[in-house]
Amino acid sequence: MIVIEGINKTIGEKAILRNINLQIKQGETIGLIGPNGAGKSTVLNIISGLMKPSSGRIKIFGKQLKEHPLEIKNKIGFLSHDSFLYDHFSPLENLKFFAKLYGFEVEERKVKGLIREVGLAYFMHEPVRSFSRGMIQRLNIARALIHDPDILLLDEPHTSLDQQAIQILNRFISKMKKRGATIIMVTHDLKEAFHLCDRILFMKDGTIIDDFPVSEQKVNLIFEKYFAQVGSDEKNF
Ligand SMILES: Nc1ncnc2c1ncn2[C@@H]1O[C@H](COP(=O)(O)OP(=O)(O)OP(=O)(O)O)[C@@H](O)[C@H]1O
Repeated sequence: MIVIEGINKTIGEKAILRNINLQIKQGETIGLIGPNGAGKSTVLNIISGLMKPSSGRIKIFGKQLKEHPLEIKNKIGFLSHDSFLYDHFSPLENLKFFAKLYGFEVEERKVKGLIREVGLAYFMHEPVRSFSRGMIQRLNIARALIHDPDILLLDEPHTSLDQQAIQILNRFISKMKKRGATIIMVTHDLKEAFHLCDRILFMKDGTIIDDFPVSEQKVNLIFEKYFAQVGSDEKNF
């Protein structure tokens, strides 16, 4: 249900993505791994519609992203490095605002429930500008999920989250998997990738160089491949 055909991305003289072809089925959880600068975040940015490819086509739910950008964007939740939150708004106001932006009227009860689930109940009405980084990350998780997206894009979601926030995030990911959402997660954390994903895509130099299902038997092989390509200085355990 996500079909990527011949995507290239060039910025200036630099080829960032080269001929990416990919089919992702509904309900799959994909781990996108590879060394720094491989083009992983760029793939997510392009699927989310935040960045346009230089050439190639993306079809989501049978529709061309280029022709139906808003309709498709409303089905996607994106947890990226950028927060997008409004400093002077409280969590409640931020989430209501984003729900509206996606074209949804969300019941206040549901918004409050989500704020509680990410552990920010006591700060429901406090402006976000007074929040710590960890609190902002928790609210960002809620922001990405407020419209019950069918597709969840996660860019290094476990990086710099505290243990409790990692548990909250993993709980949401499991819930979304159960209800058949499609998840694509960029990560350097192979343990989390094996734990959460059912398929791994390995990127290097703007191309997908490997694509395989996750299975117990293959874990060691994947570790070996990863360190052969990435080197030992980038491991994240
Ligand atoms: N807006 C931009 N302008 C110029 N170069 C860019 C831009 N965005 C990305 N790049 C370059 O494209 C390449 C791929 O970047 P990308 O962030 O997609 O890699 P990545 O695999 O996610 O890396 P990391 O693991 O370090 O986050 C990098 O060399 C990066 O410097």
